Amino acid sequence: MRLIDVPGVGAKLNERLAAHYGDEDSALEALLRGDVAGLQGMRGMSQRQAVALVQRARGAVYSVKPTDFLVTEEAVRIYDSLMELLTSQAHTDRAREKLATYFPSSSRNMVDENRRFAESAITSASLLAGCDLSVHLSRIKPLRKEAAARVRNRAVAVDSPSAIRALKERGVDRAIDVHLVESLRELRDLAQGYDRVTLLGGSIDSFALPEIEEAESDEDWYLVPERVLRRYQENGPILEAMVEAAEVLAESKVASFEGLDDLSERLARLKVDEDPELLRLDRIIAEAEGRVAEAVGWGNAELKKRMERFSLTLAGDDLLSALGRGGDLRDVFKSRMGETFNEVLKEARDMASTDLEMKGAERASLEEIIPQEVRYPLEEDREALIRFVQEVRKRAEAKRLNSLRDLARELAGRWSFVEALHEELLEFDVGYSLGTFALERGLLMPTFAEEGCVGFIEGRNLFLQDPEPVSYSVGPTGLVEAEERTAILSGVNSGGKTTLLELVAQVVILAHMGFPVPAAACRITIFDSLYYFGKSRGTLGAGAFEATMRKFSVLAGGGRKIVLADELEAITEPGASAKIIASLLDELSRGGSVAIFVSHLAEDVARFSEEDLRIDGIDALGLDEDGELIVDRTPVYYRLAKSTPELIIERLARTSEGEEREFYSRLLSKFR
Ligand SMILES: Nc1ncnc2c1ncn2[C@@H]1O[C@H](COP(=O)(O)OP(=O)(O)OP(=O)(O)O)[C@@H](O)[C@H]1O
Repeated sequence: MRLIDVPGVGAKLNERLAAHYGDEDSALEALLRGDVAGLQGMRGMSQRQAVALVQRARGAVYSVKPTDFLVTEEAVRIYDSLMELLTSQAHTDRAREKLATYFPSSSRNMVDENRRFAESAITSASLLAGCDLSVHLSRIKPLRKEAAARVRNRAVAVDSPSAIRALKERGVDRAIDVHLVESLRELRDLAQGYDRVTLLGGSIDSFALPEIEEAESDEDWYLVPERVLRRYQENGPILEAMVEAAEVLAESKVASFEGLDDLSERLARLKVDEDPELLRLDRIIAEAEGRVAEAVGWGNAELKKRMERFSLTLAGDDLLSALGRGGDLRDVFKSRMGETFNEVLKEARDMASTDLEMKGAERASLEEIIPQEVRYPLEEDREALIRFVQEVRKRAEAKRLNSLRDLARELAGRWSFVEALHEELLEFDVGYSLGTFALERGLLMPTFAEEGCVGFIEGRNLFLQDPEPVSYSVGPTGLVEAEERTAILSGVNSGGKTTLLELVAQVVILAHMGFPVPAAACRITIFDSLYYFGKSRGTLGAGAFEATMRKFSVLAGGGRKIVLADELEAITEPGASAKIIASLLDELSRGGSVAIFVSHLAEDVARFSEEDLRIDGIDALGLDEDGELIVDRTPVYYRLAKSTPELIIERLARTSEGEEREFYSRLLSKFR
């Protein structure tokens, strides 16, 4: 098959698709793989169009059209509602988009292929039952592309135009300033504008410039490690969810991922700010000024306290040397109080350094910041403090850059693994979402029969919250003895006839998609098409009647059909309706199709019918204590069930009083 063979792909779309995917073969492969997300990347391609295109391509492989099987609008409506239900429970956009590309068909091969997918999905989901995989998968969003943020305090200098071109081609200049420098002077000028400049190329000797570092590598992880890491940081929550999901899969032995441990360990290290040494340096930078001021304040208070208790006895010698030429009484005081100052200064420095967890050389710097002088009040040396903080900041930055580079070097080559893992997990969720849906709703794979039939035990209408299970069968399913292929379903009002008919449609549609059905057991034939005719409201005028009859004419064609019709009698007056229904059923029966018609005219229809027609009924068993109908929603075979208006009248009689009650009672006696 070629791309152009996909129905709806004309020369123009063929060309656009080939351009989008590189060539025609890749485009066709993408369609068959169900790449709805990729298709939406094309201008003017909506999700709906993308899904339809994928469906047409898939169908073409099996020579079916996606619109072939569901003939009537109401059949399509039931399919749409089923898909909404299924996709609303998918964990990821990928699963939502891809599940939407499945459609019912009459192709046994297509059904079988889908069944293999669904069966393995259910197996995986049951192996994973009880894990919180769904929570992790729900957090896996599309990976975000590199953000625009750039590094501003560093720059890269290169010594040749060709090197700068190469860096620009790689997009390095989008993440950091890149400059061309041709002399030591230019390099020195450049260094003034940045905290650090990395020099690439060996033609300039930067030895004399401490702010310049010669590049050890020209790769991104070295020049701008932030660029490598940002991808990981930006996608942090997604990557975490991916690792957690992959770990659950690996633990349950559903899948294994080589290199996963490595990735998760490195992702943990992405939080570089949690490096204790860096945290310590950052705290010194942020708090040094305050802590030093506190220590000095404490020192002054302490000195004051001690001085108040201090008394000084001067010896005659001291007095003589103070009063002598060049003598100074302050020196005498200094020497006598030196020890007290020493003690207080030491304690003040210890206080600051302990608070800030300072080490070796940092402690030594405090001697400059809180100088060893006998002077009151004590004062810190502001310049020394600023120098110290700058020096610590430089150290912190160098350390941060080194650890960024270490990590970036390790992660640089891992992005393709991340992308592959992301893709694998999203693809896994397509089946997993289907599998969990099937398990949660107790769905089961139907078995296939050759002769036209559909039947199930304990079927549950998926559109109801808490449905009562219902069993029903038409045709030779082997589930019950009644094997007629056409049946009229009669029964009490609100007995559940429409709900059952809709359930049959759900079973037929899901089975023809190769998906499991809501029943405890199910046997069905592969039909060519499904017709669903909903209940029409009120008697139709001549024009509308004509249009409706035209709709039924589609039933005349060949092929094995399954036809579900709800109270067709409303289309015209009862006598004529019964004749029309009878002949439609006869027509279908002769053509080997299967039909279930809900009707209150069962007796008349049977009278006009020439074929083997069965009448089944949903019976009302009476009224409960609250006057509500008690109904057995599973039809009884070969039973004409009346609509039992007498039960409604009985309820009215029970719930009314006085004259009204007497009126209902008189009416009721006519039925007894
Ligand atoms: N199997 C079921 N489990 C739970 N509720 C059901 C079931 N079948 C029908 N019901 C509920 O009973 C009500 C009547 O159902 P439904 O419309 O299918 O009856 P009906 O026989 O088609 O009625 P009518 O003859 O008036 O058209 C609905 O509210 C429906 O949700």
